[in-house]
Amino acid sequence: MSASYLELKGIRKTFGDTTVLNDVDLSIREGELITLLGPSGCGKSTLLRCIAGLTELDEGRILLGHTDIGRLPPRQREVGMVFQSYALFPNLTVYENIEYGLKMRGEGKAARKSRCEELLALVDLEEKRNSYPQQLSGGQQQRVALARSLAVQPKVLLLDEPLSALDAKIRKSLRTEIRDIQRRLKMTTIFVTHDQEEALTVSDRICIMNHGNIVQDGTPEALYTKPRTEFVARFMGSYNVLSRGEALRLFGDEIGFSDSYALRPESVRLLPASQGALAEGERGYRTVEGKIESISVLGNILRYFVIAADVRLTIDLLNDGRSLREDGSGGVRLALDPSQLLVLEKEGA
Ligand SMILES: Nc1ncnc2c1ncn2[C@@H]1O[C@H](COP(=O)(O)OP(=O)(O)OP(=O)(O)O)[C@@H](O)[C@H]1O
Repeated sequence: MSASYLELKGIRKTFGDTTVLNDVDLSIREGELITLLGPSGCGKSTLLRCIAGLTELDEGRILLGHTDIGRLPPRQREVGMVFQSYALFPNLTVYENIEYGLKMRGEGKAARKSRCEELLALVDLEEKRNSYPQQLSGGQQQRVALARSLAVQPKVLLLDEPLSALDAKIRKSLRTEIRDIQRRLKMTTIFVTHDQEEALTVSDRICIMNHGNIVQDGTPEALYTKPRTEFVARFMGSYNVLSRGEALRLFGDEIGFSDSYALRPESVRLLPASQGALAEGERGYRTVEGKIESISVLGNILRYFVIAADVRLTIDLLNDGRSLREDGSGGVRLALDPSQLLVLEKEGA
């Protein structure tokens, strides 16, 4: 594993009386794509703006390679940024928008041309080179913004909710495209989003932020399977968060001593209410009677909302045509595997 390339140390920022970044530390390896994921107002954009030099730090250091860039003017930081609003120059063509930064830097015409051609090909917009931004779709405009920020060969790319203004279908294809480009260029990248599915799809590593702090970071797999706190479990999607009393009612008294537990929606099995003994290999499971309240079809997933032992649970099953359907009575049995019950720490512990 390579040493960290971009390192944030003790970053603090307050606006008036409000602490927006509270002692943030973060190390990013060269070529890594990390996402900052968190609710609105938790400080994601402010952190990016501090790295780009658009917002001044109160305290802390930002090391890029071995250089502290934390107090340099934005232009000298070698950091590229793409915003949610495409922020293109409306009176310049696609080509001229991409060329802009190179011109500012005083690059010669031939060098500008070859770099622009390379980038137009990279974002697949060669045929739109002479169009103006208002003649492009949102997705195309964001690809121009990406090419423009890459033109000057930044060492770090910062993407601030780059897909938020786009509709769902374009979002999905463009996030894959951005990830492919980032991998191809081995570009160290920080991607801000409040969409957990987006974060799970594009990241090498996800940092969950809350109230100006990174509360947990890890690979998408690790964060999804091992949320440390209730906040992270809730943020990672449809996790069931159980109080101690609820966990006791479902799993019995061998659950340890935490106040809070989590159960993944896909870790519960549903059986017909009439089914008697569990099959071989299912020993160790506990069964509890429940009632289906409703079912949502999420494409290849069936999401059941079930009440069992006075606990409301979300349960996901693969929609493979063999899943349990409602028989009219709503009665069902839940097979619960105690090894799937996760212990959560107290917030801030
Ligand atoms: N220039 C500013 N002056 C005063 N307060 C600000 C300024 N910029 C941000 N804030 C405040 O700092 C907090 C964090 O804002 P920030 O934009 O970093 O959050 P965010 O996590 O990116 O949220 P969102 O997902 O809504 O963009 C908010 O409470 C915001 O109102």
